[in-house]
Amino acid sequence: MTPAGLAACQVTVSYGRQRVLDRVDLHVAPGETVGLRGPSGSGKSTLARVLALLHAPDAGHVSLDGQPVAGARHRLPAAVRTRVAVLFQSPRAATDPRLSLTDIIAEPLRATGTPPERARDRAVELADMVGLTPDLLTRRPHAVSDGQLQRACLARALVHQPGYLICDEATAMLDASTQAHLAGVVTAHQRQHGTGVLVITHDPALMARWATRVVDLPASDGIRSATGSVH
Ligand SMILES: Nc1ncnc2c1ncn2[C@@H]1O[C@H](COP(=O)(O)OP(=O)(O)OP(=O)(O)O)[C@@H](O)[C@H]1O
Repeated sequence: MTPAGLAACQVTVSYGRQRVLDRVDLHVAPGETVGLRGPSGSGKSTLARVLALLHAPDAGHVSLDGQPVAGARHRLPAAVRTRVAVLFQSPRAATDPRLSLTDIIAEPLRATGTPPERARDRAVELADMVGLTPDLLTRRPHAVSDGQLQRACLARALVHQPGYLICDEATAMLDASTQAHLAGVVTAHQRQHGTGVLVITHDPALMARWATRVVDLPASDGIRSATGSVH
């Protein structure tokens, strides 16, 4: 039986002839913070995308709350896709430059049919929680700093109170105080909602502070077919 939590079960992913993940197992229990580390190119971001239901694996599957998930995000019911949120390294690549910060934060609510006024109110509430001042909320991405935009992306990631949050090098380009603040927001959310968190980082200090358990992803050497399970 698959345990509760978010799990990769024997996940295999190839890009063309390059096998990046080979029968990888990884489990994040509700409320725990798992660190994922490995050399550059070992497939951490690929595994993050698989667990975030953005990329369907070639073999194996993702299990969510004890149930296997079939298919990738856009084909899944909202109740399933909103259980897992992801925060990437580059907020600029992850946001629409035409939208205000309020609209960026409210985007997932609008996508699931929340009335605009309620979505806006909730966006303002979350903006406050991540430390964005009201004057920033009408600005578009070009008029805010990377740190401010990443705060908006974190607010957006938490908007549906996800059961699981994946942070893929999410604080890598931020200064130490912004990094600590965002980690604090995630930890508070986690305490309140029992969120399971997967942290991917090359920063050993951040890993030591944040993760309660660390999983190593072995180097992928392209077209090999060695066992890639991690425990
Ligand atoms: N969309 C794609 N198409 C083809 N190859 C890809 C794609 N995405 C990733 N790769 C390749 O897959 C391998 C693993 O990439 P991935 O980004 O998952 O590794 P990573 O461990 O997160 O690396 P890093 O620590 O440098 O961010 C790399 O060799 C990369 O070039």
